[in-house]
This record gives sequence, C-alpha cells and structure tokens, in this order.
Amino acid sequence: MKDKIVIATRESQLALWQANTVKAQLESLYPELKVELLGMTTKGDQILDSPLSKIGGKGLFVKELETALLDGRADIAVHSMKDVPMAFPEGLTLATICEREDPTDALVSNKFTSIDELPANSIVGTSSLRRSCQLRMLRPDLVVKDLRGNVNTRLRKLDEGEYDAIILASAGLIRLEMQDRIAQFISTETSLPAGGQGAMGIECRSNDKDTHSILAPLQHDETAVRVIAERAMNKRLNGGCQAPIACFAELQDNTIWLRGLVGSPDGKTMLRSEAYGPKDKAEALGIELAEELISQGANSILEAIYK
Ligand SMILES: NCc1[nH]cc(CCC(=O)O)c1CC(=O)O
Repeated sequence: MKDKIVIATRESQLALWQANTVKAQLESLYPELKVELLGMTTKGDQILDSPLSKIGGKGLFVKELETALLDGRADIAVHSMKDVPMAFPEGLTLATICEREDPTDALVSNKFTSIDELPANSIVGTSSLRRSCQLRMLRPDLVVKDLRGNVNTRLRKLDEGEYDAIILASAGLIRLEMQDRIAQFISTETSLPAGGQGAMGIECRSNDKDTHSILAPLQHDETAVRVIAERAMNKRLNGGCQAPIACFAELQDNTIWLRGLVGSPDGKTMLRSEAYGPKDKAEALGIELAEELISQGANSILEAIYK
C-alpha cells in the first residue's frame, strides 16, 4: 500500500475545510499514511466579475484539480458534489461519496429572519438561477441581485449593505462554523436544493486501486444513493449547477423519494415532478424523473438558457 496521499484542493476556506476533513479522517484511519494538501486556484475562483451562468458552467471549479490528478501531482480531489460535472475526463472517476451535511439553502440577513418577512422590493443576493427562479416564483415582488465570490466575500457584501438578504447553502455555513449567521433554513418545499448539495465527493484516477481501497471507509451509502439519483436527473437534463434545475432525494427505508424542478429564470414557469423507487434503482429513477420533466417541456426552458 502507498504511504502518501496528496489532496488537490481549491484554496477557498470551504474547500480547505473539506480537504482537511478528509485528511483528518484518513490520518485517523491510517496512522502510518502521510496526507498532504496541494492548494490550487481554479478559473471559477479567478473570474469574479461575471455571473457564473455566463462564464461556462460546471467544470469551472474542478478542471485544474483534475489536471493535477492526471499528471500524478495529486492522488485525490475533494469536491462539493454539486460542483462536480456529470461526466469525468478519461482516466478519472468518482471514488467516494461522503456523508451529507444539511442539504438546505439558507437565508442570511442582518435585518430579517425569514423570506416571508422580507418587504416588497427587498434586494436578495444570489448568483444561482436555481435559487432565483424559485424565489421569484414565490415572491415576484423581491429584487434578485447577482452575488459572486466565496462564502466570506458574499457575507462581507451583505454586511456592507449591498443586499437585504442573501441565499447560501446551509452546509457551507455550518462547516465554517458560521451557522449563527443563518436566519432561516429554507424548507425544501420553498427552495429545492441542487443535486448533490451538502455532500462531498472524492475523485481519483480510475486505475489507482490502492487509493480506491484507502478511500472505501469514507463512503456513506445512504448519501451515495441519494446523490446518484439526483445526478442522474441532472445528467439526463444536461444540467449543471448553473441551470435552474433542482433535485433532491430522500431515503425512507429502502425507497427513494426524488423531487425535481426546472424553472425559467424569470420565475414565471416552473415544472415540477416527483417519483418513488427502490434504492437499488437510483439512477433509473433520476432518469425517469428527468424524462417526466422533459415531457412537460423542460428542454425548451433549458435551451433558451444555454443559447
Ligand atoms: N457553488 C458553490 C458552492 N459549492 C458548494 C457550496 C456549499 C456546500 C455544499 O453544497 O456542499 C457552495 C456555496 C453555496 O452554494 O452557498
């Protein structure tokens, strides 16, 4: 067995937290194993001045990390599952899906404690079409304003008064011990999360058997089933995390309950569907739900965005 694992990671606080968490888990499982971090800056970290949906989708935060894996400069990359593209480059694979943190979206505000409390014309910050289409559908009287940057940058912009409230993933705030900034954990009925939200995944070289077996104990089967169903739906819809697509799977006993939606960015059209299926057919369930949304007209909404 190898004696060292190098983790390629972005250098945002959240990415470093995630990489360090995997490092600590591996070190406690394997006291002899050396685990090092290789910090890198990705395109998604560099381009901060244009909306994410305009600068090219889902691979933005992972491409440089994947190059390091393929070059052998690193052995694994720890990702937020919602940022991981559906297809992996030749030679790389998703080895592990770790236990999910709170999957909800969070409202963060210094003035208001819930979406219901926001007065008409309040400015709400998010750069996610998925969040904004759901918010616009619920509250067409609010003003959605683009908000970029890592979690700390976004909170700073809120504190500087540019926004009345912002929406972030609860998981990121919890991990960074900023849970006290959360005004409202928004229910999944109000804001259906992005596929994979709150779950970390670990990518590595497909043929690196040693690393696969080292990572095996970090797999969380229940989370994996849920995330596989969600990603299958996204994949069938060709949607990245920048599309106004939401999907969320829950597991009750051996049954998956998968909910999905596709919204138009103006919040005027919202296609919703849900499906139940056995947990050993997670991928088929995701595809089934996607096809139901396509039969409702999802493709014409999505094509208008990708154009
Ligand atoms: N797209 C950025 C991103 N990727 C993962 C998270 C949060 C943590 C997670 O979902 O695991 C965030 C920040 C956010 O959406 O607020």
